[in-house]
Amino acid sequence: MITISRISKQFGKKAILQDVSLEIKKGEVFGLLGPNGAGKSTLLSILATISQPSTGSVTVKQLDLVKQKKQARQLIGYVPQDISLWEDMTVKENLVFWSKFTKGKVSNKKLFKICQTVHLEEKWTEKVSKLSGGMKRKLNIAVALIHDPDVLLMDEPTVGIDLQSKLEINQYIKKLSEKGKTIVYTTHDMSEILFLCDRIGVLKQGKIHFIGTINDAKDMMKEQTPLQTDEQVMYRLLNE
Ligand SMILES: Nc1ncnc2c1ncn2[C@@H]1O[C@H](COP(=O)(O)OP(=O)(O)OP(=O)(O)O)[C@@H](O)[C@H]1O
Repeated sequence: MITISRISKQFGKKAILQDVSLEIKKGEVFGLLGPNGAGKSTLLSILATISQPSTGSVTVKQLDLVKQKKQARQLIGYVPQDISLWEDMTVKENLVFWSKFTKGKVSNKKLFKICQTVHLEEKWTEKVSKLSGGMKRKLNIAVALIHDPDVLLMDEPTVGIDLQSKLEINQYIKKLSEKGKTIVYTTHDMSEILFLCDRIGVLKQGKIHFIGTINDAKDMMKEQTPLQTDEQVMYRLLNE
């Protein structure tokens, strides 16, 4: 579904991503992990066509994200790390506003349905400024779903929200992947990684250090330390 081929990204003289290659399959939740500043958001912004790689290429369903950006954008939904909503507008007005950027008209009925999927229907006519942090996060996700994208890029979508909202969002993301959506997810939350991710990629200083399942990582480490918990394996992957 997503093929990242030997991309690098420079900001001035600084190399942020170096020779990153990755295949992400249809319907999987792929966890993009790594310490602060590793380059996760930079990679997601390239996948979201907001920024371009300095070298290398990325395709989504064989569409090149630079040369066929317009078509590719129809396939991609992006949940940015920072909430991008209009505080003075209601939930409905925000959804209507963002729906104007999609191809074709989206009916209010469909927008209300999207609102229901993230359990915000009771807030339909409420101003965003009156919503809690978790509700804003949910609406941020709903905006990315308006055009029913095949690929969902989520940059720490549950950061700073209460446990119940986090669990709800996690369950919802699982459902989306079961329906065949491909999800690239960044988080620093261990429980989310273990619950959600089919495979993970660990980025460190712009380079890929590991790609695989937790069990792959366990197998890799078992010579040195057998019988490790998933948490111990994750800890070692991220810290060594
Ligand atoms: N527009 C920019 N100009 C210059 N440097 C940038 C720019 N955007 C990001 N960087 C740098 O790129 C590096 C990677 O940043 P990025 O936000 O991709 O990391 P991250 O892995 O998402 O971190 P976090 O976990 O903190 O969100 C950082 O050193 C950051 O300062």
